[in-house]
Amino acid sequence: MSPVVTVTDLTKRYGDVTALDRVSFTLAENRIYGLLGRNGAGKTTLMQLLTAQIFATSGEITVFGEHPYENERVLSRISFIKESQTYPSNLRVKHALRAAALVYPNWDEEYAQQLVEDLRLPLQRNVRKLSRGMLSALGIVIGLAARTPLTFFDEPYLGLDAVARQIFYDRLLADFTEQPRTIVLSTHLIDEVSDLIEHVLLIDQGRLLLDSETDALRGQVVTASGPVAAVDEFVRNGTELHRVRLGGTARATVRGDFGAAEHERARALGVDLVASSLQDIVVRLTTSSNGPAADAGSAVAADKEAVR
Ligand SMILES: Nc1ncnc2c1ncn2[C@@H]1O[C@H](COP(=O)(O)OP(=O)(O)OP(=O)(O)O)[C@@H](O)[C@H]1O
Repeated sequence: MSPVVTVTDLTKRYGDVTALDRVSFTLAENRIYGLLGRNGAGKTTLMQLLTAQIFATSGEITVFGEHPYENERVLSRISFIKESQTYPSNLRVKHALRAAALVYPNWDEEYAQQLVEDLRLPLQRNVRKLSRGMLSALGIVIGLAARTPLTFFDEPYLGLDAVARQIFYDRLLADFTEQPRTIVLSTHLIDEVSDLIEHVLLIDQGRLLLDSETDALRGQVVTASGPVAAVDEFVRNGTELHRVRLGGTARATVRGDFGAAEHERARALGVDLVASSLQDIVVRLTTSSNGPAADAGSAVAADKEAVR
């Protein structure tokens, strides 16, 4: 099946800032992607490029097999829900929803009304008078009910309370199961979405550090704890990303291929192994001197290898 998005050697510079640096990847049909990375990593820039809102400095983008720029066929199949969305003044919530219904061919009005109720959005209220969380809720209603084949959510829940965020995750997953499509979710709340995202794209300083199935990634990074000498011996077969020492014991975060044999080796050495959470993996890879963008090419290649 041909990819929904193909990005090849994509670079975006703003003056002397390289926001994206020769990024290449594909997005498959009907999957949920997590676009992760620290502040300023290049996530929003990437989504703006894919939705044809800005121009690339160099590189190629195809979306649904075509260039997205000024291409109505492509753009009508994309929605981009961003944290900084602005609306015209004097627009009420119901008007914003009516406008969305006109723009998106697959708009589901009944579903939108259900979401409005779940998220307690006041239909009559002027959008400018919504609280920060309510504004995010409006974006979420539009992003879900639009049912576009390709949907970008760029940190869609600024100000949303924990209950509303859970409603978003639950509805997203339930709706995705019934009406599969490609969803790209950019977020800093990694632990909250780790069960939702099937594939991780991790960007750091404009470079793609990881392009991996979430499940494959989980087995690749572990925390190894035990006597210092035993941990030293264990980490030889991997790449150490981080270490904490407490007297004679050490706790190391290690990246490698941790199959049954490595677990057996750890047991024999007296080392405890715990799979790292997705959030830990992202934190370690984007702060470690062994997991920086300098090694991005080989990291991505290794991850692709791991999921085959
Ligand atoms: N219009 C612009 N002009 C100049 N620099 C820009 C512009 N837009 C983005 N940048 C820079 O490009 C880099 C990437 O920014 P981007 O907004 O894509 O990051 P991000 O990963 O979305 O960050 P965050 O998680 O904080 O939203 C940053 O260094 C940012 O300052």
